[in-house]
Amino acid sequence: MIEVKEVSRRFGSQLAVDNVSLTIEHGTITVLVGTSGSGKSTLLRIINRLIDPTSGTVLIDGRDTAAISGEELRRGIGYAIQGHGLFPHWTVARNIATVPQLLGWDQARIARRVDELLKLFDLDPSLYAEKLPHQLSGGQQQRVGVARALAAEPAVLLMDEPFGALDPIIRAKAQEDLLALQRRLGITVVLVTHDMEEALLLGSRIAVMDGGKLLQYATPTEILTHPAPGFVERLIGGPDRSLRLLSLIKVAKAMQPGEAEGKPVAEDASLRDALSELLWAGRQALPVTGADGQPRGRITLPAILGLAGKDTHAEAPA
Ligand SMILES: Nc1ncnc2c1ncn2[C@@H]1O[C@H](COP(=O)(O)OP(=O)(O)OP(=O)(O)O)[C@@H](O)[C@H]1O
Repeated sequence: MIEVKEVSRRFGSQLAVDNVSLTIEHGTITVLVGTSGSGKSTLLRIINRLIDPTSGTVLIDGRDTAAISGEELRRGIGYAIQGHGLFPHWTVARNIATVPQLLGWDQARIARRVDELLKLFDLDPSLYAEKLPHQLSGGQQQRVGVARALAAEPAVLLMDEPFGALDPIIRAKAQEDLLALQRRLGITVVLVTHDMEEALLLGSRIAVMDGGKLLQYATPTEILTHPAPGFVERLIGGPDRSLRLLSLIKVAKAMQPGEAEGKPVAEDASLRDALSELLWAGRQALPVTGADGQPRGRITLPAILGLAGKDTHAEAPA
């Protein structure tokens, strides 16, 4: 658990982070979102003490980070940044091995870990381990950046606009991969983005910042259905609000017993995707199948519409 308590950071006369308190539960993805200059990156860097707070404290699993040397702290916390930050003249393998080398792991253990991470990120070690970063695509470099951040098996991974430099298709894949990776490893992720869509997709909880202040800290559903008045309301108040809400809810939640004609939708697809399929097919209902491809029930337009409004949605979606 990470506890940020009344943290402020001043740069000259400017208050970049203004009395922020929030608690980040273990094994969740917390997204810090806000416009440029809102203090997200500063707050993120205060967690691994790349920046010291002017006042306030950060506790990680009950330990005050001020009592730990910055270097020791950063060896235990993964950090991935936009544009990956790889060393250009080091091979992929050496880049990934950076922190384990610093920690003095023996060479055989490092080699095993590099191999394991390359495979985890879908990069065949025999093809990629000895390549230089510029010989990889942007998406591959980004994956190596995250692999490097995870090399020493940190319990916490900080990510600053990690997908900012990727084109939309690769970006969507990288976001999916992060969700799968986080579930698989059970790590705590804190991610900075200026993209509310990304925050809604990835966040277990979202911290909305503006002018250094934390305006709202809540689940994606709460942010969409009960935004804090003012900035947050304006940020998510576009015409696609109901579609964003539907994208957070799985088909399984609105499924009904029974059959329907047409191309099936998966029960773990979002209601937004199901709505799109229904509109495209010009139908009132479509069949739903499980991960095993077997029929589970059906999804209907009225059932989806019943969950698309702010007042029809009292509890957090599955
Ligand atoms: N080292 C520094 N020296 C002086 N001012 C700084 C420094 N770092 C950040 N700031 C200022 O603090 C404010 C918050 O910056 P920060 O980088 O945390 O914002 P951000 O929300 O991450 O923005 P962006 O999305 O543009 O990176 C900005 O106004 C910035 O100019």
